[in-house]
Amino acid sequence: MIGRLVSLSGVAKRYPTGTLAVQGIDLDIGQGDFLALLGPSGCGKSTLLRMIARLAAATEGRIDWPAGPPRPGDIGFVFQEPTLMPWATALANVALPLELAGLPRREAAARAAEALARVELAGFETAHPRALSGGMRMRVSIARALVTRPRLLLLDEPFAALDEITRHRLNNDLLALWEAERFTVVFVTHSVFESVYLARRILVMAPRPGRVHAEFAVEAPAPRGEAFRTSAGYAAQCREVSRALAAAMGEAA
Ligand SMILES: Nc1ncnc2c1ncn2[C@@H]1O[C@H](COP(=O)(O)OP(=O)(O)OP(=O)(O)O)[C@@H](O)[C@H]1O
Repeated sequence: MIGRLVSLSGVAKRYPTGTLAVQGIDLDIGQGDFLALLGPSGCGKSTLLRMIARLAAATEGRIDWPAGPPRPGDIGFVFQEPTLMPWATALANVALPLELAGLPRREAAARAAEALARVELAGFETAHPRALSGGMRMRVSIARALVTRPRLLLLDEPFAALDEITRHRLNNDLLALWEAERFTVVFVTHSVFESVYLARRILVMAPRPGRVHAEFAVEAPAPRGEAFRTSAGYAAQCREVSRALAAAMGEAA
């Protein structure tokens, strides 16, 4: 592995309700890695992501940043809902993290316009969220997460609510961005197909308490595209990961 960006050791999270959401998580996330967290509902994927994002604290264990602690703007987060301000333009939505960080308005606007261009939304700067499709709103949300040039991009089932064609398109665009810029990605999904298509590493999680059940490396030539999605190798890796997921859920494979 290249240098480690984030390192988790013995991480557990128990909520005040008594629920043990995850337990015994040991995980090194390499710089420039693309990691998928795959698992059934309730296995602690979001909890783990929120702890990595420092939005929630672990109740046991440690989460370290061996290459240096995150600075403001070093962690980008994309939620399942785009969570945009409905009254503000696409540009203003994307500029918000920079303005909150104290950047002058004009510079924030210029960098927001550049971020919108990176997600293929040049020309939509003055559009309001209601005038955009679901896929475009998600692109705005990704631009907002990337505008601070984070070292780590965390995505929590970002495309689950989108139709399949839009989802495939956004998968390809995310891969192209990652291949060009090599930030580190942790991507939460329920979809075996999506995890194998996108990730270099897949962690299959099991529930009650949430834990890592199996890990896979996905070997595929870059750049990935439709040829990979329709290849025998892709189908074989999906089958293998599906079996592990079924086992993690306590079902016969
Ligand atoms: N704020 C909270 N307070 C109490 N329990 C919680 C809280 N958030 C999550 N949990 C519980 O912790 C466990 C793990 O939840 P989490 O949302 O991390 O799982 P998940 O794998 O992301 O699920 P999903 O795929 O449905 O989003 C579940 O049993 C859930 O009910």
